[in-house]
Amino acid sequence: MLELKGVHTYYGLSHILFDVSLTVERGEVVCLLGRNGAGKSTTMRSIMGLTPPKRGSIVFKGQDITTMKPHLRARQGLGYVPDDRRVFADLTVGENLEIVARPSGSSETWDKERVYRFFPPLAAIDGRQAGFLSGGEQQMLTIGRALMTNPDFLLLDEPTEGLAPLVVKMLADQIESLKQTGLTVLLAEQNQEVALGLADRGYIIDNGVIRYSGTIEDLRADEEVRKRYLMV
Ligand SMILES: Nc1ncnc2c1ncn2[C@@H]1O[C@H](COP(=O)(O)OP(=O)(O)OP(=O)(O)O)[C@@H](O)[C@H]1O
Repeated sequence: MLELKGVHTYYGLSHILFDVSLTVERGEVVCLLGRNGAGKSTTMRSIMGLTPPKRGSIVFKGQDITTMKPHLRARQGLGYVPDDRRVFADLTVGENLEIVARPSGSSETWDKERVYRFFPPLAAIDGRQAGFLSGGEQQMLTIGRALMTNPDFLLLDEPTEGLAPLVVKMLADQIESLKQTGLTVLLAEQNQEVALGLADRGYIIDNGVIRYSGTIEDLRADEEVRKRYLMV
């Protein structure tokens, strides 16, 4: 469903991603693991077109999207949850969701009510200004907002970072149930437990280079690799 081939990405003159290649099949949850600053967010931004690659190609559902504008990628079905959890602080929770709503006739589509059924804590704070939410509430809201665009592929950038263990568990359960609905997910994580618990396959990125690719079982068994690239 998604294929990156030989992607090189820069911030100005800084060369950040080196020859990154990865694939995600339809229906899979694939995790991208790596330490702080390894290049996870830059990979996500490259896929979404916010920091497009200088070299290499990105193909999504058979279409070359390497140079496509971000909003057009969203229209193709790519949903993006950035790691900064930026919500519209002056708008209410409900308004944050409504502002991205796209009309659609199907009962399968995400609307505000479905997001509230999916994340019940949000329903209780529909009228609250989003600038006053806890970290966990903000994360639910940013995921809910991405779902409102009815993606078939979700880029999730470190959704559990800095959240309390109970909230992390709840989010992991909800990501698992998104997988059950058939959504394909690329999950960037530093939290190995969460990523290994959810994903079918994984990649490890280090200093902008993909160092490892394999099944979750292989990754769990390979303590040497995890020590070398993931432990701080
Ligand atoms: N806007 C920017 N301009 C210049 N360099 C940047 C910029 N954003 C990130 N970098 C650098 O790019 C490298 C990769 O950062 P990136 O955010 O992709 O890592 P990450 O794996 O997502 O880590 P984190 O968990 O910290 O988000 C780092 O060395 C970082 O300092």
